[in-house]
Amino acid sequence: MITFDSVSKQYGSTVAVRDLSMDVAEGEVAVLVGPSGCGKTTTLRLVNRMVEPTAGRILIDGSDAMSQPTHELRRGIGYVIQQTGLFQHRTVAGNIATVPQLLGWDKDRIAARVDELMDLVGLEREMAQRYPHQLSGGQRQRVGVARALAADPAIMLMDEPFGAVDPIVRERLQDEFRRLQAEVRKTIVFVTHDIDEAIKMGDRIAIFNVGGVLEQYDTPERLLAEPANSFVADFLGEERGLKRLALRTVGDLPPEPGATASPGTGVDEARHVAATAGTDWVVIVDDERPHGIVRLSELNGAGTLGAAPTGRAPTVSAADSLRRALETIMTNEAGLAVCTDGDGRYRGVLTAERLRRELR
Ligand SMILES: Nc1ncnc2c1ncn2[C@@H]1O[C@H](COP(=O)(O)OP(=O)(O)OP(=O)(O)O)[C@@H](O)[C@H]1O
Repeated sequence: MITFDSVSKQYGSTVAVRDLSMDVAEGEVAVLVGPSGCGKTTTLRLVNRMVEPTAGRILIDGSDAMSQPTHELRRGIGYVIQQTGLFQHRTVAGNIATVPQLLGWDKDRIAARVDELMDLVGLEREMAQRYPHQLSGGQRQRVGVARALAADPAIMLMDEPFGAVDPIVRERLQDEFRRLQAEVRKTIVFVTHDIDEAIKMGDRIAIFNVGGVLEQYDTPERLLAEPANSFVADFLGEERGLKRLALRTVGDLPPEPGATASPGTGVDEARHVAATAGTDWVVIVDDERPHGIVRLSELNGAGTLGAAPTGRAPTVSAADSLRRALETIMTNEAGLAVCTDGDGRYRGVLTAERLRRELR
């Protein structure tokens, strides 16, 4: 969809982008990340020709961006910057309607589109007549995204779009953006200097170094598993293993069967089941759902499991991250996480050893 073909940009003796070749696939989010001055914003602006290359070509859907008139090119490209980008003298509705008005849409079509977009980005309709200064930082950011989406461009360029809001609002906007992107599937180039944001938002991440050098362009999973060099490894920061676990869900990993028994099972029989599975812990499963967990060596005498004092099963469900599973494993006595599917049915157990094998 977007191809950088040996692109360089020089300002006098400063090389902002150095011989860059990379592809951004249709419907994917490519995040550009790296230290200050490494050429992220310049790279982004090369796409809509706010900056023109010194050498090389940028192809959009196979055709050279330089061969199109800029106004035509930009019609197909939404652009979102930090909240300062809104027109202060225009209402929320007016801001969102900017591009449709330029394109000469009729009033009804514009009004319908504004309503649709406000719903899409999670803005109350009653905010339509407010001005930017009457909104919170997070709300302003949503208006910026809605404005960029207004004419349904195939490409979105986002330059630190969540940079100016506090960490809690930022996290919410990131979550909303992911939900939105799953729906609209735009081809997005996204600039940030925050590696955690990059890992969370990107289908692919381009890590740049000063001097406009692209060090590695890969999926978050592969970057974390196989950083190309020490610069990339340092930039990814501590706890690469934990970050990898955060990217994957419990549902991605087939659990081990674990030792299970029903509440009516006798303690002796449960001991046998546990011994066969090489554990001292049995998950009590009733009607396919985990009801508790019990340590057999602590049970005196016979009887059934249903009559024994049991603890709550340390459960994680399919949508939880593997990092959450690890947290669960590390903070309960049994040293395991009981996995359920989306409907709460028992699927098996995960252990620290299983996660360790997975990371290797
Ligand atoms: N218009 C310009 N004229 C001269 N030099 C420029 C211009 N724009 C950018 N540069 C230089 O090009 C380099 C890359 O700048 P760019 O803004 O792309 O970096 P960045 O990675 O986005 O930085 P930051 O994270 O600080 O925003 C920097 O050294 C910058 O000073």
